Amino acid sequence: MPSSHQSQPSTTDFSGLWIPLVTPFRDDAVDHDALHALAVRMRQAGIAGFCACGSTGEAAALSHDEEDAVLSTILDAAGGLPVMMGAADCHLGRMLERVQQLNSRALAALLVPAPTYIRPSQEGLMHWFTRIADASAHPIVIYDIPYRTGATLELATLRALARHPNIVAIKDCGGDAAKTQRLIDEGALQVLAGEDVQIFTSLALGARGAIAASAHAHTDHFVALLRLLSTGQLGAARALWAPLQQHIRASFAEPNPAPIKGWLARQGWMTAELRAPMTPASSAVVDQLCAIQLPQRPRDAQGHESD
Ligand SMILES: O=C(O)C1=N[C@H](C(=O)O)C[C@H](O)C1
Repeated sequence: MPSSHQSQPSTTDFSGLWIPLVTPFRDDAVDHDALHALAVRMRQAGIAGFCACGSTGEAAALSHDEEDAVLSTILDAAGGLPVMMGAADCHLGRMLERVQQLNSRALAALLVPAPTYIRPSQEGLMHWFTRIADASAHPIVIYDIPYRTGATLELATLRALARHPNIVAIKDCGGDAAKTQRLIDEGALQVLAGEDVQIFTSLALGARGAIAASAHAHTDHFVALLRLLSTGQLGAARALWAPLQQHIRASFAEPNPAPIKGWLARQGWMTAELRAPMTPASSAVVDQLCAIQLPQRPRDAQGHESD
């Protein structure tokens, strides 16, 4: 592995905006040039870090060899920013093998969902995440996304998992506002908003950051929004949030990441290709995304603006 891959900071602070990078394709192969250029562009917008091979990265449609190559490209382009890596399976033995393979990579964390389809008990979920956290050289961010996995992590289970020294954060797509609030208040896990529409409320409640697919577009606005919210500048944050909400709604009007890939393609940064069974977004939705006007640039992207 090139030595540049070893220079990733080991961070346990997941504050700020993380981009779950799309995986660009050209003629059904990963387009590494487009991926590299995209990551550099995102980095320059002031994001906190990258997530490789998440749902938005179409990891379910990649082989492990392709995932490893995608990760290498992102690490090369990251310029020292932290990178977390998605790792998912529904077979514990295979999952532990994958964790072992990833132990030698320079990662900030592994992003790990519950096993899909199986719908285990809370005890089964405890076992799943504990075995993975025991085996991982990297901190674990729990990817709580019941509408994709079919498994709901209850608050008591998350509290118990948070006692594991290697389980440090949660990407919260749980859709349960009371659970989100309790997790933030209790502070045992760093909470990252994982649903783009919930960024404002989660951050205003005290979440540390967000992993947001729609932030491939208007990235500097999202960065500014998070800074304003984390410094309590609610008035200025509201003004930024209004147009971003329209953008978020359009980004998820059809299955993610098709609309955002359509937007990226219209910028000339990649093709809009997805791997089956995903299909390209309709031109109506991409037109809608492209038509959304945001102010030129946040007046103070550092979030120093006052209410
Ligand atoms: O890949 C991700 O990480 C994200 N996935 C969500 C999804 O399941 O579609 C959306 C979120 O913006 C980030």
